[in-house]
Amino acid sequence: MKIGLLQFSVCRGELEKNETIIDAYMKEAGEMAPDVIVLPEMWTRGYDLENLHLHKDLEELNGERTAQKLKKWALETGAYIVGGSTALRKSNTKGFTNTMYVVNPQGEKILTYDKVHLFRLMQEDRYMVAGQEKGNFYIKEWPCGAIICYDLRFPEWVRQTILANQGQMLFVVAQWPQVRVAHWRTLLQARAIENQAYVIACNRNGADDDGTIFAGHSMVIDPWGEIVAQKGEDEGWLWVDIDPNKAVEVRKKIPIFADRRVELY
Ligand SMILES: O=C(O)CCC(=O)C(=O)O
Repeated sequence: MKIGLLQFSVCRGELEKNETIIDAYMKEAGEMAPDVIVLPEMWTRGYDLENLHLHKDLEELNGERTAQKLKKWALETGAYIVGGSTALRKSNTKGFTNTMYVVNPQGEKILTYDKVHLFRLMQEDRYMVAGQEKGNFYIKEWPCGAIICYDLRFPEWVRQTILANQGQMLFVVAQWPQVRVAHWRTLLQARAIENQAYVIACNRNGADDDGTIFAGHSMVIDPWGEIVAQKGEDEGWLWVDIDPNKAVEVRKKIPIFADRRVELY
């Protein structure tokens, strides 16, 4: 399975500029015949949270514009798109959610996942409401899970996500800062080892208007915990070819799911 992770410097508040950047990268991606493409967290307007309420464009607010863009990119590339995330307001929620859509190669939405753990350090809890549901879906016949950035620090949540469909791939989309890049790498490897799943993690790079530098270092880790591909701090694609069945092999070798003592915890 060929996977492309797009690492780029999201421009705060500049939806059209971010869409144009991705449009250009998608043209390159089409030539790679990808199976899956992954975008970073909040790629639409970055962490422009204090201005969310100013946007009057209903299409954008209810996520329709993002869904249409993802559909266009899916049709152009023939790939599943794990669509990073965007801030949106659904008619049945009180405030904005940090929401990931996954679309299939036909551009149909196969997952809507709202970030469950809001990151206080960036005041997400002040501007957004938290999700309640796990992020499970399938890519072809392979079971997958998805989480967003800070969710990575909650192993209980990731375990529940993996248990829900015996997920063999966990997608993580993020805006993870450079100052905690060691946590990023360590937590990603830990989640891969303890869940015996591929971890496919796409982070943004570059600096935000408030001076925060983001880590980049998008990476793919196999179910044994080995980093099989890793980007540095530069912008662009990270391409990797994986066999999701490796998760099944590792689970046979050390059967942690069969050996869990659920009666004790
Ligand atoms: O947990 C962290 O260190 C970073 C989390 C974060 O930046 C986020 O959830 O947006």
